[in-house]
Amino acid sequence: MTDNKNETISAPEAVYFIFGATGDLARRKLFPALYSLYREGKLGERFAIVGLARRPRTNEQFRDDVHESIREFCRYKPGEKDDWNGFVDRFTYMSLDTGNVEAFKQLKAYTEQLEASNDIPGNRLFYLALAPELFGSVSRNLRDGGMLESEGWHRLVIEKPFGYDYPSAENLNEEIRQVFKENEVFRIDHYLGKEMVQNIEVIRFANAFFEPLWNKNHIANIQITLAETVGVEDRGAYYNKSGALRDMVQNHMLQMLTMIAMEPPARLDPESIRDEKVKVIRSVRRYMTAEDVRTQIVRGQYASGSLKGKELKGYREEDHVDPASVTETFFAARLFVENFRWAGVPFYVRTGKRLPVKSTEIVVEFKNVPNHVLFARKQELQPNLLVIRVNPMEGIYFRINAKKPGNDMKIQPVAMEFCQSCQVGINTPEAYERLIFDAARGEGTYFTRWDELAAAWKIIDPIAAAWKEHAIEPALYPAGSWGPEEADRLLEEDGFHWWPVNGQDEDNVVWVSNTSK
Ligand SMILES: NC(=O)C1=CN([C@@H]2O[C@H](COP(=O)(O)OP(=O)(O)OC[C@H]3O[C@@H](n4cnc5c(N)ncnc54)[C@H](OP(=O)(O)O)[C@@H]3O)[C@@H](O)[C@H]2O)C=CC1
Ligand SMILES: O=C1O[C@H](COP(=O)(O)O)[C@@H](O)[C@H](O)[C@H]1O
Repeated sequence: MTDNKNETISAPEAVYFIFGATGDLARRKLFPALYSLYREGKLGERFAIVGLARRPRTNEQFRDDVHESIREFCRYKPGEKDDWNGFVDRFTYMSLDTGNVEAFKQLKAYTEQLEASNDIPGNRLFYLALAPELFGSVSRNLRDGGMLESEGWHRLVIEKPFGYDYPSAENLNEEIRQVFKENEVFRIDHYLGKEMVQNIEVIRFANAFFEPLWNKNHIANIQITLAETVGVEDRGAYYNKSGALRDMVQNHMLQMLTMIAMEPPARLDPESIRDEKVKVIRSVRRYMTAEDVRTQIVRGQYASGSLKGKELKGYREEDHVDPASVTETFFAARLFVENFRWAGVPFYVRTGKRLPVKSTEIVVEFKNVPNHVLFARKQELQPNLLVIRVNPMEGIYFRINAKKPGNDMKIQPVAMEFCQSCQVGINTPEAYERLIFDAARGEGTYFTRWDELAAAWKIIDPIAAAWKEHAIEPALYPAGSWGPEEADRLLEEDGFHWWPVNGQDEDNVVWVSNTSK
């Protein structure tokens, strides 16, 4: 690793252990991320990757799987440069059942040999792409099998979901913490690895014209939309237990909210940033009564419908889903961050599957100029907006009011855009690349600390309990629509509306962009 400005910073020499190496996450995200890091020189000269799962695989078969995954899902393609073998030869596979401590002892012997022959100094990163029920036993067996006895660091990267509710998350955390220290645990929320989510700090704290306005005096409301066109695909069995509340709100939505709402940290180090984030999550108003949950939250589930001319089934007809399921595939809420900065400012959040577009956007709607005294009699003024486009298009735009050229004092909204995707390509680099690289460097800023997670569950649990106890069932919405009408009413009650996402407002706005539109 070097921090010389002109050279690529690479991760320290290490062995990466991918538990769940035959699974979907490894195939779609982890192998491609490792290859991109390799292509950019970020894995350094000396590293090895060990794939682990129960099913038998030879090294050759495993390398073929890795090749296939990278060919299909990676932004770099194998063979574009003559470095493929230099990468794939680092991969080996060992069949291992996570419940079998003897297998971990064999893994230890194998690892020591691997480290000696590759001159790797005992740094070990364990990535658990496994069902969460296995996290505790893997941690114990890593310790009991001697895998933590090497010189060098040991880091555990774990996937979501981290628990099903606060008590189960706490149990899981206890199990892990019997083996690993908090600063050795890297809990993934892949939204924190997204370029534009990380950019929120810069937009907020490096711009003189936002910092003074970023509060209740100038901001009317904030809207966070995470819309997906996909349904539950082949994940019905998992999703039916989880629903949008646990799958998306407990983690990605609340994490984006904290990045928008947090106070400036004293320093840009992981603990200072996460200290500020946890204060925000603890300040989010908790909805404890059925009345609160009915009036502030919308629960929806997609029924059959159509999108771009394609007929789509309803959620209850999907594979592995109970035909009488009341699991929500859509969630919208009016949230409040109860502190001095944000008192009274609604944060509207919505997420759903089978919505009309794939788009994650954060809209900051500013308060209007006083009473529109100069212009209001003649025409309606539109509020100023700052829009942060997170996914799949990345960028920022402002909507401001400007004079329409001509003799009349006509006003038109103008969108001034920085389209990052247009410059560097869509979603580049992938969230998993950043996160694996950060974990390997021991950089924990964009991972969730236990106290953040605990506080998030304390927001989620009362909502789930109220739904269950008071039989609050999801409102059905046609697949391909924007969710139940109640989600629009949440904003209308306050005199607002959802701003169109994904550039769907283009016809009403004059665009000034860094690309030709
Ligand atoms: N897929 C995705 O896009 C996302 C996944 N996640 C999370 O990542 C984790 C993995 O998900 P995903 O890859 O989809 O799951 P899969 O079911 O596709 O893969 C599970 C993996 O675990 C292995 N495995 C299961 N039991 C054992 C065991 N006892 N010992 C050793 N290996 C075992 C399986 O291999 P084998 O059967 O050969 O043992 C397989 O490689 C989950 O926590 C999930 O919630 C999070 C976000 C997105
Ligand atoms: O964690 C998850 O995220 C994806 C959406 O992620 P994105 O980066 O494609 O926006 C979601 O589809 C999935 O249900 C959830 O588990």
